[in-house]
Formats: sequence, structure tokens, C-alpha cells
Amino acid sequence: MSLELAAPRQSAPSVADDGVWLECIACSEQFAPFDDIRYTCDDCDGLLEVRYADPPTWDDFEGRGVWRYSAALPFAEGVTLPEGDTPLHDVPRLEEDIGVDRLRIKHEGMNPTGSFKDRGMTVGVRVAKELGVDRLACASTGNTSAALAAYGARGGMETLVLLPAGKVAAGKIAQASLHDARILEVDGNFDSCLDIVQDLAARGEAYLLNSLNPFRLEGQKTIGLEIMEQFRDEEGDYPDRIVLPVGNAGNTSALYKCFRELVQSGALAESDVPKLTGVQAEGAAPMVEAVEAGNDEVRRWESVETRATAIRIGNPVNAPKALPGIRNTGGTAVAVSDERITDAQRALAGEGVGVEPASAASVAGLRKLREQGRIAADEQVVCLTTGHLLKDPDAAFEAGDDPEPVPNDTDAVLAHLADD
Ligand SMILES: N[C@@H](CCOP(=O)(O)O)C(=O)O
Repeated sequence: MSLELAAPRQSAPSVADDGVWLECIACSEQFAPFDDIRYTCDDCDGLLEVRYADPPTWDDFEGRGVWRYSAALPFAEGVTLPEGDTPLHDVPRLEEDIGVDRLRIKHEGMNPTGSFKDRGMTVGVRVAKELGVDRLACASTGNTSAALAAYGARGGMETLVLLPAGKVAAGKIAQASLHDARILEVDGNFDSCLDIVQDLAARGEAYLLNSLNPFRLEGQKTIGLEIMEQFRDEEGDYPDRIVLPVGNAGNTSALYKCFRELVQSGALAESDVPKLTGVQAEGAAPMVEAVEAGNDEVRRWESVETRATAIRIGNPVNAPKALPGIRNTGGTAVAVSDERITDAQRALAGEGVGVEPASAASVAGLRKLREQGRIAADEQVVCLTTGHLLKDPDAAFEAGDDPEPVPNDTDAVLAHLADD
């Protein structure tokens, strides 16, 4: 395994602000973090990463939630609801059924708006305030828009969200609507919405808060920090593998960055870095295609379809960060059918863990990789579930059993129950 950490700690370049700067992952050009609005490199258009002169160790963390990890973030506090500190569930029946040594579910659906996006928004909206912007915007399959609307409202800022018409789950639109985002439904898929939001941002019409924004990923990094601390608190060791759904590939990128910084600070041995394993739906699997073919670039899929609407994405913008994350940690990627996703959603629900379809993709992927013998029985695994069951009530109704009508009478109810 190589985390490509050849460079030890970097000393802060002259552009740094309090030991923080932006750096292009393609050409290494460095930029001041808050003097101007930029999402990609001015020179080569490569993706930007937030860099720190002094990456933190475990002792630097105190408090709860995302801001426990402020030593790993560009600010000490943000626009908060608050977020993070989500449960790491044990799921004994599922663990035995799938056949791994230890299985835990990191349920990000327990964040304030019901998805991990809140972790990114608490940081992203704080940065927006620093930059003095007044309109925030995102493209979304639903969860990003819900989080942006809520955190924008919290910060007293105007929000604009572009959604693929007819392809966003009801709960998510309801959230964006009630939190007073201006909602534009685009006759196209998520990738087209993101193209438009990028254009709007380039024209200075809005501040983009999708995961192309490097500060969003800083907040999402705390998922990795929390998993490592919670897992270690149980039995003193770290997970061998983290399995996660892949849409725009922000979490894969953020977790990889989290582990690189921990290794860099000496808080984590390179041999203890979990293998990042991405799961996509078969109908939207450009990252899996690239991993399987050994390609360095991800081909944009123009046509995508899956019941797991949160990962219905054909052009993952963070692919140049996420592909090395999967490869350099010794992980892999796998595509699963919608049927497998629904089965996994039911299995999680049977353990009391309610998730939306895209979230269940992680468990579906783990099961498939075990069946194929690509994951060993002695592995300790964390599956990330990204959004709450109530995000997509229609999918939950379809996966669950129908209510049974009964008369308004106790004896009739007992007769009905005995009838089974
Ligand atoms: N599933 C996402 C798609 C956008 O991803 P982002 O992390 O780049 O904002 C959503 O909820 O909209």
C-alpha cells in the first residue's frame, strides 16, 4: 500500500493564512485560502485540496461532533445545528449472515438534516461567511440541497438549489422547500445540474457548495475521524475496511484525505489505514468501471438510472481524488443491482437501522464482495450509511410490507391476527 505521502509535513507557504492554504492536486500550485473565490486550480483546472502546516493528532481533539475535530479544520467553529457524533451500530444478525469478523454501521442519517452532507455544510457555510458571499447554490440529487437549505437558513443566507426533475425523493424536496431554498427543477440529470451551477459560480452569481468545493470535504473528513475513534474505543483496534456508497465521490476523497493527514501527523500507522471500498448502483457505475479497467480517468456516463437516487450520478467530480484513495489504500469498487440494494435496506431495517436506498448500497456491496471471496471472513468492516430512511418514504413503502385494514373492533382484530 502507498498513500503517496512522500512529502512529510509541509511548512506553510507564503500564501498560507494561519497555516492553511489551498493546493492543486494536479500541478501543486498553491493559493491563499480566503482571498478569492475559487473551486479549481487557476492554472490547470485541477481539483484543489485544503492543506495544513500542522495536521493534528488524537490529543488535539476535544468536545463532540464535527467541531470536536476543529484542529483538523480551517476554523475553530462554524454555522452549526450541531452535526456529527453519529452512532456506530452493531448489527449482530447481519454480521453473522454476511460472514465477517466484526461489522459496524456508521449511520450518517442521524445528522440534523438526515445525511452526512451536514458535516460538509457546517464548514462550507462558515467559509462562505468568511468570503462575504450572499447567495449559496448547489446541484443535488436531494441530500445536498436539504443540507444547504438548512445551513443557509441557519446562517441567514439566500440559497438556490438545482434538482433533476422527477428524480429527487420526496423527503428531500420537502426539506429544501421548508427551509426556504429557491428550488429549480432542471430537465436533465444531476450531472447537467452541476454543469449549470458551475457556470453560475464561474459567472459570480452564487457560491458553489457541492463537494467540488474543497472546504465541504474538510467537514466530511470528520466521518473518518469519528469512525476511527469509535471503533478503537470498542476493542482498541481500527477497522480493516470501510465500505461506502459512491455518488459524486466526495466521501471517498474526504476519508482518504483524513487518513493521509493522520499518517502525516504520526497519529496513524500506514498499515492501520482502512481499505476504502466504493459501491455504486449497476445503472450508475462509472467509478467501478474505471477501477475494474485500471483506468486513471473516469468516463462520464451520460445515461444513468437506479432506484438509489442519491447516487444516480454519471460524472463523479471528485474522481481524481477518490480513485487514488481506493487504489492506494488497497481497496476496491463493486456495482450492485437495485434488487440487492433493496434487500440490504430491508436487512438493515431488520436490525432497527432505517436508511435510504443509496445508503444500503454499502451493505449490498459488502455482501457481494464476500460472496465473491474478495473480502475475507476475518475482516473487521465498517459500512457507511449516508441518509435516513425518511428521506425517501416512497422507497421505504415499496421495500416494506403494506398495512392491513381491520375493522374497528377488538375481536375482529384478534380474528384477523389469528387468520395468518
Ligand atoms: N448525492 C448528492 C449529489 C451531490 O453531491 P455533492 O456531495 O457534490 O454535493 C446530493 O445529495 O445531492
